[in-house]
Amino acid sequence: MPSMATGDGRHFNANNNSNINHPQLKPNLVNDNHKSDFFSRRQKIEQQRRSLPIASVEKRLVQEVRKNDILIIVGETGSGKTTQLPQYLYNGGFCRDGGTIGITQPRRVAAVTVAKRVAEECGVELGQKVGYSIRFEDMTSNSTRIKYMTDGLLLREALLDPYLSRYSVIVVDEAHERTVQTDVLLGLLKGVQKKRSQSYSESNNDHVKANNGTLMKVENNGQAPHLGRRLNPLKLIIMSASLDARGFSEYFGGAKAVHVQGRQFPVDILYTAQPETDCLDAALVTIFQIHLEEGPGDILVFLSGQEEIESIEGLVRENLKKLPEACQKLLILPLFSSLPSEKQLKVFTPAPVEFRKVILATNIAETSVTIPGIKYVIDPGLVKVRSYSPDSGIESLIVVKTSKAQALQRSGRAGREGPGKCFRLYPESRFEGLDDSTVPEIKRCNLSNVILQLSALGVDDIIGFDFMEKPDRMAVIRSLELLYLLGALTDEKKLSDPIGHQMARLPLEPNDSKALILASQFDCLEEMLIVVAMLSVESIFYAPREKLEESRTVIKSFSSPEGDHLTLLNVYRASLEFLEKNKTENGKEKAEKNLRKWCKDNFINSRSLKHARDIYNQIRENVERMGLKIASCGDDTIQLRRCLAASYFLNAALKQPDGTYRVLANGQIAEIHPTSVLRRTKSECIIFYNLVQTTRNYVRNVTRIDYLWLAELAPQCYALKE
Ligand SMILES: Nc1ncnc2c1ncn2[C@@H]1O[C@H](COP(=O)(O)OP(=O)(O)OP(=O)(O)O)[C@@H](O)[C@H]1O
Repeated sequence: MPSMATGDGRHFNANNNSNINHPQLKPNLVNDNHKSDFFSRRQKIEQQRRSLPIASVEKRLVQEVRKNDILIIVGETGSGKTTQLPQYLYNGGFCRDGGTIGITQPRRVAAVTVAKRVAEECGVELGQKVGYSIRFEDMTSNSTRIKYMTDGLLLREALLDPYLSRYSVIVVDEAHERTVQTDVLLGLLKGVQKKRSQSYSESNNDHVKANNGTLMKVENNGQAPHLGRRLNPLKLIIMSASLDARGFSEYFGGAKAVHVQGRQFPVDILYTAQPETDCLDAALVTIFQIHLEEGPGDILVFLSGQEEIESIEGLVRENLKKLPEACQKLLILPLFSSLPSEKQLKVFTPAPVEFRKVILATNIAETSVTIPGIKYVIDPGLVKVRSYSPDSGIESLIVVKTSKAQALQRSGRAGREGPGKCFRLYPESRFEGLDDSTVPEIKRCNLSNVILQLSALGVDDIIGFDFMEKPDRMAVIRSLELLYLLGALTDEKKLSDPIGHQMARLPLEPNDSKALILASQFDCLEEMLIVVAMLSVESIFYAPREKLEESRTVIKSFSSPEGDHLTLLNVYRASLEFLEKNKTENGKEKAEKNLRKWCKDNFINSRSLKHARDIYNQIRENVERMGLKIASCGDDTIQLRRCLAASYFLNAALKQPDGTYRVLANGQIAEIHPTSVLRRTKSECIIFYNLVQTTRNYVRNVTRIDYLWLAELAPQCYALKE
């Protein structure tokens, strides 16, 4: 077996397909001249489409969809499922009666980029025949017939149109990911399909009667009320490269599964000879190893979160400076979910001539996406996932090993435009021991949001809902309890009016939704919108290792003695003040640029801050539409802290004699996270936003409260002892 030595002696062993001959890829040098050469680009795209493995089975796939109401399609990564199948179905007449083909994706970035690609392949403007719809962004029109969207968005559509009458076909793509949204969607679609088939056969009967001369039916049996046309049965397609086809087939009553054979380009898989103790360091070394020793082609590195990405970004930059100038042409681009969309999309544009792109991504780049230019994938084999303990009622983020399915998806991001290489930063023996597929999210998360959504869809019996895999009973009970305590559910487990309905309308976690609703009563909604927006993004502050002391002093200038929520509010307000003042003096564009500099000087992550501003605007629109009163409490911080206590009361903790905190709701012991402004002040009673488990339990985003408020504001949960 060939092995490849790195500068520091690291060895990668290639697996069996290592003897494939790799033609060297030219760097991706698409420049504006090429772009403007419309015809040659179209020709190239046509040629690419024809050479995809799925192209040879187009007719068969269309026939299978015609014959089967539910079809499971499994095909290698890059074989053309996501981009081609919807086009085949469109050409096969599945939109002829005005219906739309809807394709769901677990992630926003995939929905957007795939829709762009398919619009280009079809030679149409995005938003016309081909479009996408994601939370807060709708790029569709009445003429859209191929619509990419997130699974969460389709769930929200089902709230308004329980028949999903606009769709003739729904494709659930990347079903192997088994996100909570996908699992809820699968159960829901099963029901929708049944309702549509029933209503179709009833309306057929009515038509027969009418043809026989009996009375014509005038009710809208089988018709979409708003479309005024008869609904055909819904076609459902479940798709992935790494799917447990048997499990899905059983769930759908023995649905047919078809396998699309073949992949477009080979991907060479390389493993390390020994386990790595420091994954970040191993990734760093591998980036430079590829950059210095391998041929042209961009690099995609999978990391577990924003913090890891930012820390490795700094290290790459530092090390790059030590190289001869000719070797410094490396363009480093981060990609994570809380990055603003335009920044995310930057990774999809080609690097400047002679540069090599290094994309540092979380698992949002793991499925569906094609990032042009990627030839090398570095996979440390780790992923950050949600984990929920029904006993303690605490949800945390933990880093775990990926499954085989995820490793396969990651390597599949290379080999899409030419042969590729995937460097797995662990030995082959570890790969063999990985789980085949990821534990479905529904088995390991807090279910209160799912329950809220299902209740809004009229499903009150969550345990009885037709899930592919039932969630843990205890987790359901805990989540029901939480919703009940938040006042979202009635004693009969129905959505309460108005709180429950209002909470279901907000695209946020139940605690955050409740905080906004209560804030309108506490006359501090203006502030709470900012706080919720700031809490929705990762790491507002960043403290580079070499400037730790300086950054601490600067960050202190924003800190509030009351805690982190108010500190975040101070940062947001200070940045707005700076921006507004600058706008009047310098104009909008310059002001934004100056703000970035201001952020840098103040050790604030400008990306996160910008994202928080976007979220603020989006949720503000939501609460305005709901008619909530938006008032400001000004500097009356007590009002805001009382409102926080009234909303996050289950996250209240009391100081212990040893300086740790005991979470009142479950007795869990935790420490205040070192990044908190309350780390040293040690208040008697606090509320926190989240609890993270590393080597210890840490509470993050903490605010000081008066414990007497708990009994006053959350009497459903707390009472004062005599
Ligand atoms: N934005 C793009 N730019 C360039 N080529 C693209 C783009 N999107 C898709 N392609 C080409 O089309 C091929 C098929 O992509 P598609 O997403 O349809 O595959 P898939 O079978 O759905 O893969 P996966 O299971 O990984 O999602 C890619 O391998 C690539 O060659």
